[in-house]
Amino acid sequence: MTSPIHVTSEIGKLNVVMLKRPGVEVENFTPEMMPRLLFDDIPYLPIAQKEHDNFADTLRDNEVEVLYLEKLAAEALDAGGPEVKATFLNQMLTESGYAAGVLHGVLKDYLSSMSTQDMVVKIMGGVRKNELDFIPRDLVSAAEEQDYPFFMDPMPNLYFTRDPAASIGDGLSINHMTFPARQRESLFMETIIEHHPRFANQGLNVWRDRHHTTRIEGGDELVLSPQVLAIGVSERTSANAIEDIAQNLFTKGSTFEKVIAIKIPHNHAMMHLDTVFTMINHDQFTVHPGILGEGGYIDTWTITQGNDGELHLQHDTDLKQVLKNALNLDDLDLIPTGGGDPLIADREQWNDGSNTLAIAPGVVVTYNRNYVSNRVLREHGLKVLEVLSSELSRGRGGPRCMSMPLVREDI
Ligand SMILES: NC(=O)NCCC[C@H](N)C(=O)O
Repeated sequence: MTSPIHVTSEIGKLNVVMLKRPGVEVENFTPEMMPRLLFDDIPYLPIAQKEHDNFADTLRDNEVEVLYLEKLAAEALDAGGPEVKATFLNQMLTESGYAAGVLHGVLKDYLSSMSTQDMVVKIMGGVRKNELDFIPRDLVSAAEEQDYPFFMDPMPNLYFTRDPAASIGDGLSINHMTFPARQRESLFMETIIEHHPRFANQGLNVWRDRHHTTRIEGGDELVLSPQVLAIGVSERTSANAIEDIAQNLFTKGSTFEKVIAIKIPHNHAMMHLDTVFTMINHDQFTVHPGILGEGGYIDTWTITQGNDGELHLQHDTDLKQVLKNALNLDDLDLIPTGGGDPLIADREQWNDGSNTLAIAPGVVVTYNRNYVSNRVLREHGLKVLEVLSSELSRGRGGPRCMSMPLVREDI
């Protein structure tokens, strides 16, 4: 039987993927909360859902099995039984700021009274104060949070299933994410891996779990080949987390021998490596020109296992050469977002013009709004499947961000 997670490249034919259909969480907040929740606007939910269904249909039309996070999470909790559900709820409440106390009990009673699926959807969507017939009398609630509408914040970024966990070989990393707005998300993935019948007890390797203080997110983790990973040193992924996962991959029986750490600007528009760089064919990549300095300069460190058990680092500044060496290629095609025009590149990168999802070598799913980048991809011989993007793009992520590949064919 094939492993329920098997990803040895960014481009092998995609067989199984996990998505999250946007739900009430993407509109259940105020403009004031947007920066903290990592959104630039509030999507119009019915259209966002239509667009997401269009994305899922495009994948299904190309023989991809689509699984949904919200469904897997509920199935995992039901399969685990009442104790697992209670432990999950305690952990979720603890991570939402209610480790103990009256509100812990009130919220636990409220959420436990629902069916498992409704409970999962409610936790994802957020719990507003006016839903409960309860007025907290503690000082924090009275003096500091009186006007705040939520007991539990919504998790609007869940439709970016790429980030809380990342499939790597026959295993995954379950990530400790950078900002509080996203940190609870990976608890769903941990629960699925531990208790869902499709994933539990299948010998999956958790190369790095979520119980860390150093930060890593799936948008920075790219599987270039069965031996080579690229990981962004970014706003969201720290160098020490990269060293940690590299050490685990090298010593715990993975096929990976090289991790290329690529340093990208630390800002909101380019929060992950996959917002500026993706692999789309054996020898083709998208790259946002904004990450390259004069003469194409960019800092990379190729990490390997040294003889002394320490990690060995090779510093370079020529991305093309580094990739050619690591992937044993004579040449490769770095395709600039927006065709390289600085204004168009910045505009289309902002709406995830570099964030392509390869579903087979040379076949990519992209947002339709990035029409210049899409035309350039076609000019370079790619097959481009465009999906609707007006509302989904308001969350600052594209097709790669919105998908967690679980199984790809080897290439
Ligand atoms: N892999 C990705 O680049 N994901 C996009 C995440 C966007 C989300 N609003 C965030 O800031 O985390």
